[in-house]
Amino acid sequence: MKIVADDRIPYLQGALEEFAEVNYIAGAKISAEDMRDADVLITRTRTTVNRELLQNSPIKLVVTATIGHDHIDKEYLSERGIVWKNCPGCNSGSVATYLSALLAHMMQGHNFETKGKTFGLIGCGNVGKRVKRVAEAMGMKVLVNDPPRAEREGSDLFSDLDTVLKQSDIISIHVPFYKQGQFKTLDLMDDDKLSKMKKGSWLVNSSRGGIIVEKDLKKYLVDSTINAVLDVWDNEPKIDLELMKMCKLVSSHIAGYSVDGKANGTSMSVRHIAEFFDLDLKSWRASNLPLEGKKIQVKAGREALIEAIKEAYDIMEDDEKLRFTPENFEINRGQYQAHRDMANYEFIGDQENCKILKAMMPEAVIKNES
Ligand SMILES: NC(=O)c1ccc[n+]([C@@H]2O[C@H](COP(=O)([O-])OP(=O)(O)OC[C@H]3O[C@@H](n4cnc5c(N)ncnc54)[C@H](O)[C@@H]3O)[C@@H](O)[C@H]2O)c1
Ligand SMILES: O=C(O)[C@H](O)[C@H](O)COP(=O)(O)O
Repeated sequence: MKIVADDRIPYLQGALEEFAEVNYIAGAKISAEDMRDADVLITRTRTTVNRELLQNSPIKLVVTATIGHDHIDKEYLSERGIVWKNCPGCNSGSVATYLSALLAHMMQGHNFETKGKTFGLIGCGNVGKRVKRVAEAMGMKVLVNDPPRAEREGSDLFSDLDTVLKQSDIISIHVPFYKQGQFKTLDLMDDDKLSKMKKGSWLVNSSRGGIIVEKDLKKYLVDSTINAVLDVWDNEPKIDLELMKMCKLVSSHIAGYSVDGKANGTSMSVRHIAEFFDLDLKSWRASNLPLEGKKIQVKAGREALIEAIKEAYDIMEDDEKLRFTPENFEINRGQYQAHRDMANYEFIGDQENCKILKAMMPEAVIKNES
């Protein structure tokens, strides 16, 4: 069997070599020629998987070590009978950690008191569900907009988009990138939608560039009518630097890049291949992860809670990296020094703060000292 794999999928090397010849290539450089005799492609978001890439390939399976699959032309794959798999939930803990760190930063650096505020969630799937828990634990009321779920589950638990836009103090977007169809998200946040947001509210996008109309957003950032936090951008890696400077916090599409987020993506990818070809790797897990989840002491009070979250992951480090070297957007992603998910830390100390941390990340080990 021949496998072509993106060379920036961590922990993959050595996993499949017993069963296949694996050719590791930079994602943006994987070519039709590389795919000429490949049975499997293991990809990330950086390879456009379409007719042009695969038309002369005998490929049977495409696996993306990500949740997002907008880089894959599913219609073409279906025409050819090529199976594709993604890794739902692989990095949801990572994005929840990113949002926790963001809220801690907003509380400390921007005087944003979470208690009593309204958090608008647009898209409540694998990531959104965990972010909802974080926001609620921080004392916020959460309004959820998710029309596909509302259609399936009934509208009682969900809010329409206008209500979320008008009532929220902070809005976070966690939808897939759909270019068309009933639930299209391309250009979802345009001038009309942005104009409905509360004055001085925050807009966070860690889903995909293309969901916010960047030129429209800029008009609202000039006088901080809206405060923006962007992890994803149009035209990555050549992002709009003027927009970057207007945002309150920025990063280079790394919200899902915790050690755990990446390891889960790799593990699920290997297991997809094992299932498809009936290989003895069906419970394979990435091992020898580079960092242990550390113990974090938590004292009493709001400031101590913020410090504990920052110790798990300090979002400002990623902000500075992008601001100082935006030209290295993709290089920095390739060499990312990751943290563990907050869920993998052990928090010890003040009872009240430990209760909040437990509500944010029920999987974390929490030890009260009192
Ligand atoms: N920045 C990063 O590193 C990073 C990491 C993980 C995920 N992501 C992106 O975040 C997004 C969410 O990821 P996920 O794992 O939760 O995906 P998911 O598929 O589990 O959940 C998406 C949710 O959005 C809902 N949805 C679909 N269309 C909608 C619409 N028009 N309006 C409102 N809701 C809608 C779906 O019903 C679903 O509940 C994806 O775009 C993914 O690619 C980015
Ligand atoms: O879709 C996803 O899972 C995330 O956006 C993920 O962070 C993408 O990572 P990449 O494939 O670009 O390394």
